Amino acid sequence: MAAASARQVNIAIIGVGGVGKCFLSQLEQLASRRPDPKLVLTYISSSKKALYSTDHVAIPLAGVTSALAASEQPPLPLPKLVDFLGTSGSKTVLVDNTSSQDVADAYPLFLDRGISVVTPNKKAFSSSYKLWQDIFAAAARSGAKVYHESSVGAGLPVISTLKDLVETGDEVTKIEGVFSGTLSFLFNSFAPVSGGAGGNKWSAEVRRAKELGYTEPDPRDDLNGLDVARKLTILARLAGLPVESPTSFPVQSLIPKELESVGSGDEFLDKLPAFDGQMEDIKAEAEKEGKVVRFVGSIDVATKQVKVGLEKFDKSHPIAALKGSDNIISFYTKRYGSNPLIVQGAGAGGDVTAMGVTSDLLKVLSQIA
Ligand SMILES: NC(=O)C1=CN([C@@H]2O[C@H](COP(=O)(O)OP(=O)(O)OC[C@H]3O[C@@H](n4cnc5c(N)ncnc54)[C@H](OP(=O)(O)O)[C@@H]3O)[C@@H](O)[C@H]2O)C=CC1
Ligand SMILES: N[C@@H](CC=O)C(=O)O
Ligand code: NA
Repeated sequence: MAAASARQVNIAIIGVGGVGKCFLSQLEQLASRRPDPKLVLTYISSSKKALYSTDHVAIPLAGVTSALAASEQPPLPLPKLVDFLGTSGSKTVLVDNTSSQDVADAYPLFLDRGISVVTPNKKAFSSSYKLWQDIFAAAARSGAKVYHESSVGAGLPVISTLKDLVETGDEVTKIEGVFSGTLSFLFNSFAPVSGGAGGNKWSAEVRRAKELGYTEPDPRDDLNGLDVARKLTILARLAGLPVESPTSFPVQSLIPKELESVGSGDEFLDKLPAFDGQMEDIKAEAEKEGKVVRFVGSIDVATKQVKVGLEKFDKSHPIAALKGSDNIISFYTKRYGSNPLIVQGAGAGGDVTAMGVTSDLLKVLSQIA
């Protein structure tokens, strides 16, 4: 008897950086572990190169990054990519592993064509409220799915937890914590609870955070608080607050005034050591009170207040005691009362972020295949 042929789902990937490479390796394992549905890579691109064929022939996952690096095909313009993926005849999932606003702005086009989207990119869900509405309206129209767990807390179950709380009828009153893997790592190593002598230079730690793959492509997007503001915008919207944008509430920036107009991220990193004294002063002021300083955010749902910035903590506080790139996110709700539901763990890094993307892909597959 002939074996039943496996169902097929096409996968298109944009972005093959730190997260993208880890995702590719998880996808390769997934495809070999689970033959049904058959996962077929039909398009992959970085910002300058792409691999695809007009007849949607499968691109082998083994060695795909080298093949992409050697390719002479430029990426398809986004509206053409929508047409290319929309005419394959198979269900398709777009995996956006970039931090591109242009790609994010095109999600409604992909979703309207029935192409599902999974992504760690925060831009689509934290830019204008209109884009947020357009994305979910397009998904509702076509039945395509959209998942973005890694846009907050990397692979930690932050978005799924919040959705579960809301969808089961709990009332979320407050969300607070440490939402940046980069800033957690920076403060945990620059201002450890063990005291000033153990701390390293701020600018050197910023470089290390970039090398470890924790920062945004441009680390200024972490230091200016915008990355955390984007995450809070996403969570506030999911909790029912129609926050207009990540710049519509107070956000404290750690970029020295003198470096605000520096041209590139690299030039910024080169000039940052001259301003280490500013961060030393902030650390010393907290130490005088026997405290440590940490970068936190909060959403007060009742008063509709969202804020992002530095706060001082007693050394015994759970936020002061975080390690590495850990995030800690506390959900205060009617059901949980005064003891919040807490999610804690690594909040940045290629593998843990890709895990959130891969698990989102599995959720989509379970619904479309
Ligand atoms: N790193 C982390 O710990 C976490 C990251 N994220 C999010 O994951 C995403 C990826 O982060 P990360 O991998 O660290 O970033 P990288 O800078 O390492 O990689 C980004 C990739 O996107 C590509 N790219 C950028 N713009 C475009 C475009 N317009 N079209 C096609 N490709 C493009 C880049 O191409 P090229 O190589 O040609 O420049 C690169 O391959 C970001 O949205 C980030 O916010 C979320 C949670 C944690
Ligand atoms: N740059 C971000 C990456 C994850 O969202 C961070 O440091 O948290
Ligand atoms: Na997450």
